[in-house]
Amino acid sequence: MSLLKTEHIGMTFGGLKAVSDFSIEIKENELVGLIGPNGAGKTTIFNMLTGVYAPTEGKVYLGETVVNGKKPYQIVNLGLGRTFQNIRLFKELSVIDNIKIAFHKDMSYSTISAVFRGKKFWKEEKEIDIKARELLGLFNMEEDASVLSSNLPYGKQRKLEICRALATNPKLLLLDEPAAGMNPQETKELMETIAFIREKFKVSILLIEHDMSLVMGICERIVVIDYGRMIAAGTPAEIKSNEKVIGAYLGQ
Ligand SMILES: Nc1ncnc2c1ncn2[C@@H]1O[C@H](COP(=O)(O)OP(=O)(O)OP(=O)(O)O)[C@@H](O)[C@H]1O
Repeated sequence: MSLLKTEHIGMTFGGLKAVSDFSIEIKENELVGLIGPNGAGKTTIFNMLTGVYAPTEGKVYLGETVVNGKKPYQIVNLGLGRTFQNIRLFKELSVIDNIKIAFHKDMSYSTISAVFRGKKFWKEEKEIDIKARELLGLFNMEEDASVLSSNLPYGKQRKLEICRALATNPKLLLLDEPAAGMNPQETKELMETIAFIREKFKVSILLIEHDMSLVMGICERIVVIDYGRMIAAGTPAEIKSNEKVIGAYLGQ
């Protein structure tokens, strides 16, 4: 069964058709790239999958559930995690608190227990702290736990964002331009991190990326869009030699 399926989804903003007739299926533990020139509609697709926009056409399924019209937090609870093109950490919070916030969706203590700091509150808070530190440890960031997230170097901020998305326990992770602004060394480390995440957490990953060395290097399947429409899908080797793709990137 597929984790994610879209059937002919489309998005119109006023008179502008940003995405048309987009259908894709992602299965368990797949790593898929979504590429296309600037303004092709990639982020709009992510926004439709994650509930930021309700598609104006078509259906989005997570497993067997149609998620059109659901709110982003409901979609997170159904197993879809996401990072953003421009980093969206809680900059005024420490690294560990950024992760703990994501774990809080699974908390069962009541508001009363939180206000009066009851036993259940402390027990669950302690458990979250342990889980958050374990997660940071997997990414070799345990020593950064108390650092203010805005003081982290850029590559680590991106890593922390991925870490926070993983804390929501996703089955499918959407990464929007994870290598944006990274130097070649950071990009290389990111590729290793993505491969590690897939192996360790058994998640599927759909990523938008302009860095072709990353996309071609780690994705097993690539989907290409141009002017809001899918123009090609296939393996990296097929995509590299596809004339429509070459034309779209060279503006022909
Ligand atoms: N909220 C919005 N209102 C109006 N138009 C929008 C909105 N969001 C996106 N668009 C338009 O939809 C089109 C697709 O934009 P989108 O951001 O999805 O492209 P993209 O492929 O992610 O681009 P990039 O690679 O530059 O990030 C563009 O023409 C953009 O201007």
